[in-house]
Order: sequence, then structure tokens, then C-alpha cells
Amino acid sequence: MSRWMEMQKDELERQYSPSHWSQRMSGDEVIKAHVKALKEGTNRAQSVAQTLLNVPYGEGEGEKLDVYLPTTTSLDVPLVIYIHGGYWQFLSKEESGFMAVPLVHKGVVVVAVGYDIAPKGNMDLMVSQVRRSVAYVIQQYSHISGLYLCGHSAGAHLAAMVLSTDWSQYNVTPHIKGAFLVSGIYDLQPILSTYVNEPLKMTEEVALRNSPSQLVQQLKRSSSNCDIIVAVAQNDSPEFRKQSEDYYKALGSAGGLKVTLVDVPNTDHFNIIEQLVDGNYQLTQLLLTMMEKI
Ligand SMILES: N[C@@H](CC(=O)c1ccccc1NC=O)C(=O)O
Repeated sequence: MSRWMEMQKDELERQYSPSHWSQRMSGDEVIKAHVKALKEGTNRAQSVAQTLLNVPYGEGEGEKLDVYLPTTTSLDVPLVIYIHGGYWQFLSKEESGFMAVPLVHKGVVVVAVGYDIAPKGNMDLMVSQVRRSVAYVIQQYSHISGLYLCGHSAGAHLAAMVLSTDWSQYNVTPHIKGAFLVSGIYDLQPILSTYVNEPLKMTEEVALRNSPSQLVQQLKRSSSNCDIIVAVAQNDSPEFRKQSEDYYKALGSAGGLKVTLVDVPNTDHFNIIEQLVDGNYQLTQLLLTMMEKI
């Protein structure tokens, strides 16, 4: 039996409170600093890069994305779609362009996707929205040299769900070259009985059909040539670290997939992604290497 099943509710909630585990600041402070860092980074990216803001990818009010264009011209233009985190109930694309600066300078297009967080959106809708956003991007930007995904926390979950899509229901079959899954949750069952599920209101059935850990065979069919990096923070909680380790192992056991587990030293759940504003940060370098831009 996995550890979460044996945990009392308060321990489970502690494990699934990322801010509790930061060694830099108190819980409240680390979240405040996180939102501030993401917002300032996004403002900076919008002043540096040419942008296309609020591009609709669907009919819904929340179905919009922001595009950050390269500052250099080259023939080889990869595109990375960033899916923000925030436990499917916080944050938005308005603070999700922060990673664009070092990438647009290297000739990469960055797309920050918006989706309807809870309580407006539910899990099925959010998964459908990010899938449709990827289908839209590949139709609009058919000339790019490669499509990559990056997601943080709940956004890593959504990115893993995109990799696990049966594209036969869509007009296109995107070939995602690489995915960067940062401090994600891949099995939704443990959060069902926690505060995280209060606005989400997932039933067990909803949690199971939206758990990437249950969809590894589908991922193998849909994303067989995708280079997958599962990154986790040294100071993520033991349960968060286990989520990444277990998903990494499940993908590895499926065979035929290129998967790497990266344990990022001296980081917590929040600065593991905030530091993507820095071109010299380990994960920025890994992302650029994946896109063959180093
Ligand atoms: N209750 C959660 C809150 C949280 O995860 C969060 C809150 C605001 C913005 C982002 C968050 N998480 C991850 O991106 C925590 O304890 O960290």
C-alpha cells in the first residue's frame, strides 16, 4: 500500500501544502513572493518581447493564450507552451510569461496558456482546455521546428494529461518533441480527501480518469518520441517527491520512452520554477539543450 493511504488527514494536508516545506520563508511569505516573482518576470517579458496577448484558442472567456515572440530571427524556431500551476485554483496566464526572456533571446517562441481554474472550471474542463490549446497552437504555428511543453505543479499534471491525449477526437495530432514536468502531481487520488479538492469537488472517478499515472499506456501511444523530463525540488514534500519518482518509474517501466528524473538541488516547490527567468539556471539550460538551442 502506498504511504498516502496510511496517513491521517492532517498529515496528508501537510504533505500537500507545498508552502509548508520551503526552507526560505514562512508559508504565507513564500506564496506572496512566488506570485510577485512570477508577475514581475511576466511584466519584464512583456516589455522585452513582442507579444500577441489574449489570443483565443476556443469560444470560452478563459480560453485565451499569450504569445511571446523571439527577438532574434532564425530558421529553426522551437515553441514551448507553458502551463501554469496553482493547484488548479490559483494563478493565471497573466503571471505566466516569466520564463520567456532567456528563451526569446535564443529564438524560441513561448506561449502561456490560460484555462478556467476552479471553482469556475472543473478538472475535466481544464484538461480539455489545455488539450485544445495545444491543438490550436500546432494548427496556427505549423512552421515551427518543434513543439515543447512545460508545466509547473498543477500545470505539470495538465501537461502530462496533454501527453496522454487520444488525439483521434481532435483535428490534429501534435507531435510533442519534449516535455518538462516540474514538481507535478500525477496521481490525483491522494488529494481527494484534502482541502485541495474543496473547490475542485472531484469524485474518485474524475480523479482516476484525470490521473496521468493511470494513462501511461495512452501516453506511450500518443507521445512515443517525446523526450520527458520529470523535475522535482530537493525541498518538495516527501509526498510530492514520491509523486515525481513514481511517475518517472511508471513511464520507465512502460518501455520505449526517453524519460529523465531531475532532482534540483537547493530548490523548493516555488523557486524551482521562478528561477527560469535566469538563462544560467540549471533547468533553463536543460530546456534550451532539449530544444537544441545551446
Ligand atoms: N495551499 C497551497 C497553496 C499553493 O500551492 C499555491 C498558492 C498560490 C499560488 C501557487 C500555489 N502553488 C503552486 O503553484 C500551499 O500550501 O502551498
